[in-house]
Amino acid sequence: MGKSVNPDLAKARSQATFDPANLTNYLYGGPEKLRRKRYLPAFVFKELCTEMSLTDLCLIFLGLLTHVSDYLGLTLSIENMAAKEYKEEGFKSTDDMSREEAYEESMRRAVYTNKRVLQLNLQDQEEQYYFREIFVPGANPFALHYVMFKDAINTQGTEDQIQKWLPLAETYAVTGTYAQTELGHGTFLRGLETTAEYDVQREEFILNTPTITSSKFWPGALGKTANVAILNAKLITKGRNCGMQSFWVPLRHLETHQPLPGITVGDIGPKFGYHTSDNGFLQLNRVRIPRENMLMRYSKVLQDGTFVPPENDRLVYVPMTQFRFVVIGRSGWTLAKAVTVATRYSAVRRQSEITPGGGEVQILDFQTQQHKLFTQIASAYAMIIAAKAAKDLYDSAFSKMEKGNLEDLPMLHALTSSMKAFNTWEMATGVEQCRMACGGHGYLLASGIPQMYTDMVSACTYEGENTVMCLQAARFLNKCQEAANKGERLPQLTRFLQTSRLNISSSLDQDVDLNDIIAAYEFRAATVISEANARLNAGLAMGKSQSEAWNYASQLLVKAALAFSHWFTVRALIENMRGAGFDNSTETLLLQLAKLYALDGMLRYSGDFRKVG
Ligand SMILES: CC/C=C\C/C=C\C/C=C\C/C=C\C/C=C\CCCC(=O)SCCNC(=O)CCNC(=O)[C@H](O)C(C)(C)COP(=O)(O)OP(=O)(O)OC[C@H]1O[C@@H](n2cnc3c(N)ncnc32)[C@H](O)[C@@H]1OP(=O)(O)O
Ligand SMILES: Cc1cc2nc3c(=O)[nH]c(=O)nc-3n(C[C@H](O)[C@H](O)[C@H](O)COP(=O)(O)OP(=O)(O)OC[C@H]3O[C@@H](n4cnc5c(N)ncnc54)[C@H](O)[C@@H]3O)c2cc1C
Repeated sequence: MGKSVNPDLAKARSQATFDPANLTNYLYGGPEKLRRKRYLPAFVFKELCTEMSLTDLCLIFLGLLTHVSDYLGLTLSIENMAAKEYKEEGFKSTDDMSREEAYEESMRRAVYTNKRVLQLNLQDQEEQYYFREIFVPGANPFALHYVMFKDAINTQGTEDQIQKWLPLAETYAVTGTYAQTELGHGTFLRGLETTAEYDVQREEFILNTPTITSSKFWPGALGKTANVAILNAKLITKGRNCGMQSFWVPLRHLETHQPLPGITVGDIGPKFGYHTSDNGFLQLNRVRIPRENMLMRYSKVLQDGTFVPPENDRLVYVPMTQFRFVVIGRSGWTLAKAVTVATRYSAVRRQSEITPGGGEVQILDFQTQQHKLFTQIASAYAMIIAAKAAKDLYDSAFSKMEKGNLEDLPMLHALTSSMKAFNTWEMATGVEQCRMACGGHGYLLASGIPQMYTDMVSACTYEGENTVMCLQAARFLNKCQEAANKGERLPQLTRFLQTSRLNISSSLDQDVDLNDIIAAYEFRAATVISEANARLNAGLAMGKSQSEAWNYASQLLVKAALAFSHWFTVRALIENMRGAGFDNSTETLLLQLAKLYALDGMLRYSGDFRKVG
């Protein structure tokens, strides 16, 4: 292969004041996890690339070991290599394909990786993700199967149901989706119209989409791929509406893949991105399923039709919370990829002169280009590290929930809702900035950045539209503010509402103190949350109802949720960089990156920070 590294790139790398391996190990969870992450693609490409020489493979392996930042670039070149040598018809870029062809190519690759994951017995979720991501870089037709379909079985199913259904999912005996959203409702779940009426004579549920607006609309894999759905519908038993429940609903014949009786399914058509995901529609015309097909971990329907409610009716929402957490983590990595491509490009692209007659410079030498990219490098690190910090809270809340202790559920819902909105909005803005930083070549699909944007920006909408998610978090924050106003004890995560003071010691002519940065973000969040609460109370004082006052204050409530997430991110970044045990040169650099991230945020939200002094 003998791929020589561009001299400008080599020069830029040689100027590093730290050893990238330290960072790479930290980001991927240590040397062993990193080794595994790098080994998997190289292993499979060797297998795929019939004529790739052992030397080529070693170079790939060494290349992967040298620079994680180069990882993506090398991967793309490996994929091209695999494209040439791929055993069957060969990898083809989907950029020039029709939507149908692109779906089929992605499906071919996804089926290949599904088989290999089973044959290699890859149990680790992260390793499975790495493996798939290389071969199906865009939207994977099995995405819902891998994540929400299996998560819903695991979190909403009884032990018996898990024993029965999960092996079918793990071995791809069935291919699933998560069908909740309808043509008429995506956000307002209490407005869902699909019904599941219990027939006590036959101990069956009759599923029905009675109106056009009740048609399930958007679920991934519904268009062609899935033959089973975890479907959310309004349970009606003994004439009573018992709210949204989840059901295992066969959609297509397991042999012929034809829709089953009473089922009408199809693809919803072209989208802004996610072209290789077959988002679809589903209509149910009085389709019968056995009583045992209702996921009954938390709520039940007895044989005589008696509804046994869950201890907490929000538990049915858990699969969404789980996937929001996945989105929080993936947002940082998506931005990391885009800024890796843009930074490497900026090292090799020479354009214009800084000194007249001095010759064209690497565009990375322009201060404006550095500002565009370094702030996004900092943002990617911040989001990845904040997601790691949120995981500790997430894991402890879930382990308590599994023992029946739901006290942390409101905090978890607020954290995952606000961070999902904050991270995906920051990711969307950042990826677009990276694209534009590459000039015309950033607008080429071959750069990889446009698809990252058009695919991933959908994360601002799915799994809870971002504004709605901020308002959900604001419910929790406002309750905490009301408790703080009464001097009551607050959850650990929001105690700063009672303690935050602005006693900044830094002066403008000295290097800013990191503790002051955390204090400034904490005080800004406390101030914005308090202002939102005051606006809500002002609305009530004007005689508005609670819901009207909520709407009246909603713009500030959204800001409160974002300020809270920004504080959580800055605090996590600084505290984890200080405590990660890096050598001095790496820690110095990372703390510089943390300051850049925090100070750039203060400039972008300077109104908030100036207002709080
Ligand atoms: C950047 C890229 C990232 C990721 C992709 C890359 C890699 C991942 C790999 C593969 C996957 C890839 C692709 C998959 C693609 C797409 C999948 C998308 C799937 C979906 O979109 S599924 C459908 C999602 N839909 C929603 O999220 C609906 C949002 N709406 C709601 O949740 C609710 O309607 C509501 C919360 C907005 C309103 O609820 P409500 O009507 O009951 O009313 P209230 O607001 O009064 O709430 C009542 C009460 O309940 C509490 N509550 C609400 N939700 C929860 C929850 N989830 N957990 C806990 N508690 C909850 C709420 O706080 C209220 O309580 P309170 O005490 O009164 O405040
Ligand atoms: C790529 C993609 C994949 C998807 N995959 C799936 C899937 O696999 N399964 C599935 O079930 N669904 C899926 N969805 C659907 C997705 O979950 C919904 O689109 C999402 O929940 C938003 O709901 P909506 O589309 O009805 O938007 P709406 O809620 O109608 O939003 C429209 C506007 O109304 C505003 N709004 C709505 N409610 C409020 C409120 N209470 N307060 C203030 N403003 C409000 C929103 O902020 C937004 O600006 C997918 C969507 C996309 C784009």
